[in-house]
This record gives sequence, C-alpha cells and structure tokens, in this order.
Amino acid sequence: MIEADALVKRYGGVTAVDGLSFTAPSGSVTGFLGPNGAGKSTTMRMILGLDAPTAGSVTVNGRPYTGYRRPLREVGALLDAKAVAGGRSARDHLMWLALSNGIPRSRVDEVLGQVGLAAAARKKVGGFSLGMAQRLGIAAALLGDPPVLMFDEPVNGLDPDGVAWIRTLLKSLAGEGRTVFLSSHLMSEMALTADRLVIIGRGRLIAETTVADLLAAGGGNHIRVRSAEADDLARLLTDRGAAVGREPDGALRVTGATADEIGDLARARGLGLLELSPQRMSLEQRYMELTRDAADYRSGDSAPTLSAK
Ligand SMILES: Nc1ncnc2c1ncn2[C@@H]1O[C@H](COP(=O)(O)OP(=O)(O)OP(=O)(O)O)[C@@H](O)[C@H]1O
Repeated sequence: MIEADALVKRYGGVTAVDGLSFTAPSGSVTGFLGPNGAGKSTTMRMILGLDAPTAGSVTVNGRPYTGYRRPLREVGALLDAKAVAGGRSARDHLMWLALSNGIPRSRVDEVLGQVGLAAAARKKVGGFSLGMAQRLGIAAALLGDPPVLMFDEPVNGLDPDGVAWIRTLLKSLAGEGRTVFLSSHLMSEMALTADRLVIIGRGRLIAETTVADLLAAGGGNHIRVRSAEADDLARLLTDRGAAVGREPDGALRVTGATADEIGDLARARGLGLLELSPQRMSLEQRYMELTRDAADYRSGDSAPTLSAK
C-alpha cells in the first residue's frame, strides 16, 4: 500500500504538490491522473525518496522508501525508460541491479522472459527501441519481486500490442495482491486498466474514486427514449417525479428514472417504445470536466459529448 499524507513539495516559488493525501491499496491498479504539470512525477519521486517532501509524508507499506535496506525488494519502479546506460546489455544492466540489491542472479533470466526480452538479452541497451526500453524498465521493476510497483506513463510511445501487453501485465500483478500505481494523462487507457483513480490538478487532490463511481457521478447521464406516444409517456414520467426534456429530434431526455422503470411503465400502460438507451458522459469527458480549472495548458475546449453506455 502507498499512503500519502498532506504531502507538499515546493521548488522555490513553485508549489508542485500542495497538501496531497491519497491511498493506493494492495491488490488493485490505482491510476494517477492529472493534466501536464499537475505534480504526478514529483509525487512519484517523493514516493521513491528521490525528492524530499517540503511537508507531509508518504509511506510504502507503512515505511518511507528510504527506510528500506533493500528497496528494490519493496518497490519496483519505472520512471524513465530511457534513463539506462546504453553501453550495457540488457542482461548486464539487470545483473548489476540484482547484485547491488541482494537479489538472486536467477531472477534476471526470469524477468527477461516475463517481459519478452529473452532473445534481446545480450544486445546493447543503446540500440533498443522505445518499446524494448519500456520492457527492460518493467523487467527492472519486477526484479526484486516487490509487493509494490510504480510506473510513470508506462505506455508512452508504445504500439497497440505493447499497450495491450502492459495492460494485461499490470492487471495480473494486481491480481497477485500487489499494489500497482501508474500515472498517465490518458483517461481512455486508464479506464481499461485501473480499478481506482487518484486525480490531481495543480498539486491538489481533485478526486479519489473508482472508475465506476466516476462514470455514475457524471452530470450528463440520462435515458434517451423514443415513442410514437411520447407526450403520454412524458406526462406519466413527470407524474412519477422524473425530469423529462426533449432532444432536437423529438426523443425524450429523461433523468430521475432508470431504463428498467421507464420500460416497465410503458409496458404497463400499453405504450410502444422505439428506443430506450442509457446515455453516459464518457470517462474522458468527465475527466476533462473535473480537471478543466486545473489544466495549465489546454488546446481549444470542445463541447461535451455523450456516448451510449
Ligand atoms: N526540479 C524542479 N524544479 C522546479 N520546478 C519543478 C521541478 N520539478 C517539477 N517542477 C514543477 O512542478 C510542477 C509539477 O511538475 P510534475 O513534473 O510533477 O508534473 P506532472 O503531473 O508529472 O506533469 P506531466 O504530465 O507534464 O509529466 C510543474 O509546474 C513543474 O514545472
């Protein structure tokens, strides 16, 4: 588990992280989201003891990272895949990490196999593609078989196969009971991978939620209903306390009643339905809405879009 408590980081006059508290529990993938400059990387550096908090604290399984004698056995992290000495082979790089952390040599070939780099083990890292470098970074994170894993933008620059591979790997690591914490500004990808979300903006917590709850809380959720007897149905629904509006094409836009309730009501009154479709604000749209005021740099805002569930 990772626990941040009132974490603050200031660089001179810049407050990168501003009183941030959150929990990333074991056994789940927690997505760490926020616009550019929100403070994600700074927070991750503090989790790993690479930066000291100005105030507050962050612990990994109850202790600060710097309190561990063999940290690679506690936390595996991929922060910058290209930050590896290019002259070494993948195997030598991992061997060096293993030896300096008291990790058995046999783990090196195990993790190379696990990330699909067995055939490239003796190649110089400098010649690796971004995808291969990401895999090597993940191999290094897995080396100490740690209960906590952290990845900063792990799918950046990967092709669809690589993205799908990482998604499956992260879920299976969480399935083994590990804590998986990963940052991204891609809500669409996060929606497929994460169970829980920690969303920050300008160094502050905006939401700590599950993907399902974030979707359910969307202000734009409603039921779209078409019927040849729309006026009668609208009256019945309004009598029952639902709010009924009209779409430009004449369809009803209903909130305050579920699709099941509307269907049951129509059937009981013998009213025919041509369409009954729950409409949900997309996760991406919900995220944009939440972080709108926190984005430092944003290209022209687009109108909210609704997509069917
Ligand atoms: N070493 C530093 N010195 C000064 N300012 C810094 C330093 N590191 C980060 N910052 C500032 O802190 C803020 C948060 O940056 P950070 O890199 O943590 O954000 P981020 O959420 O990871 O952004 P991105 O998604 O663009 O990677 C930014 O305003 C950044 O300019």
